[in-house]
Amino acid sequence: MPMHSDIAISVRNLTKNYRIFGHPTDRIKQALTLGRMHFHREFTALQDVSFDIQKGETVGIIGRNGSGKSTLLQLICGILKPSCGSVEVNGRISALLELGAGFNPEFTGRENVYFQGALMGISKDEMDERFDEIASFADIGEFIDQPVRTYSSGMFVRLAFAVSIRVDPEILIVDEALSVGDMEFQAKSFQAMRKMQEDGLSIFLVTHSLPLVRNFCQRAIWLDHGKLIKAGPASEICREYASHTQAAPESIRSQIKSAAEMAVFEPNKTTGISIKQVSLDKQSLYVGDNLSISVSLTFFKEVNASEFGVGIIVYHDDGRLCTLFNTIRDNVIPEVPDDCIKLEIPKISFIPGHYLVSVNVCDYAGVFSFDKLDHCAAFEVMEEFNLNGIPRWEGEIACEHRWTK
Ligand SMILES: Nc1ncnc2c1ncn2[C@@H]1O[C@H](COP(=O)(O)OP(=O)(O)OP(=O)(O)O)[C@@H](O)[C@H]1O
Repeated sequence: MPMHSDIAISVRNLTKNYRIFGHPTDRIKQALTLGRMHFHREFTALQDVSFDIQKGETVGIIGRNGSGKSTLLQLICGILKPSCGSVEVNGRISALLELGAGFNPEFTGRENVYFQGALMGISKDEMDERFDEIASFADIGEFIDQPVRTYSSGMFVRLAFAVSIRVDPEILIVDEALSVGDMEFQAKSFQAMRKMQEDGLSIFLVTHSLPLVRNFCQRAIWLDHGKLIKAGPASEICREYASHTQAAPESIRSQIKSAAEMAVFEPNKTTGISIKQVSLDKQSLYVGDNLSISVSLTFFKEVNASEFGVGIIVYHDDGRLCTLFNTIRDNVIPEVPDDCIKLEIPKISFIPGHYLVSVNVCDYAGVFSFDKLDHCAAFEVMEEFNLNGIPRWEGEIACEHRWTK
């Protein structure tokens, strides 16, 4: 049946098996017996996966390591052949896959730019017109005339992304690769992708960043052990995925002690903003007490206050999200260059228990992290008992209340 014209990518019953040889010589042995004897076992990296991506849709693929995300992208791009099933693509694909795909390492950056253009059917004259813009977006200086094999992974991604968005794609496919770039480049790339989204392109991306999927994608596909677990609205799938993959209670509990002892952190200079210190005014309190959490930041570059936000995430000791606070969600602009910001929570209404605090300094869209410290502080809301020894609080929250006649 021909593909509907509204559909950009149609995947049907897609399966990919890899042959795993226990020893390198097993491959040769098998070849010598002309395949009559088998020295391999089959490994199914993708199993019976079906979905459609509409034109103009942005879809994120999530799943733990080894769940088959990259395999799926490579099948869609035609780099791998399916063992079973089919992929149909309706539109010109430009793909930024994991390092190595697309570029010839012996060619210079400049030569690779023209080579990619030619592969996409763009003439040399047209690429001449686009070249300066591509080079300036990549911003890798004189390396543009060096062979690509001499590039750092960051330089490689900068150039590969700059090209992939300037070769008139109708479908943009981005593997985890972008996370290799620095924060500034990630933000720039994200803005470029937003523009492409507005222009009606289909975007298909693999990422481990749930905020990126939640804030940027309309739909998400969750893979696990090569199977499609669920596809649907991005926020829904992210919520289910997060609750499924949350840390095991014991591992969380074991972090409480170390979190209480930890206070000052190694600076993370690469992204420009680093969390220096997280401190709580008390580690133990009762329902109804006030709590304040201070976060000190170090700036390694000049940052505009509207470009970042500070998030404080509170978890129960079994790993469940309790609540979160974020300057961006609250429309608060942190004062720069003041390096300290304080969150005050009056009359705490958390039920008794142990809590862990994570801190995240993110970009204005809440997508990328300049710095994130998971479970870096802890506190306890202590139990209270009535005159008969019955615990006062139970359930989800301990809200302020009054009994009247
Ligand atoms: N060429 C190959 N030969 C054998 N097994 C492979 C090959 N490529 C991938 N695999 C296996 O297939 C499974 C899926 O790999 P894939 O790279 O698609 O996962 P992924 O979800 O992208 O993982 P990650 O998040 O770590 O990048 C993994 O178990 C991997 O070891």
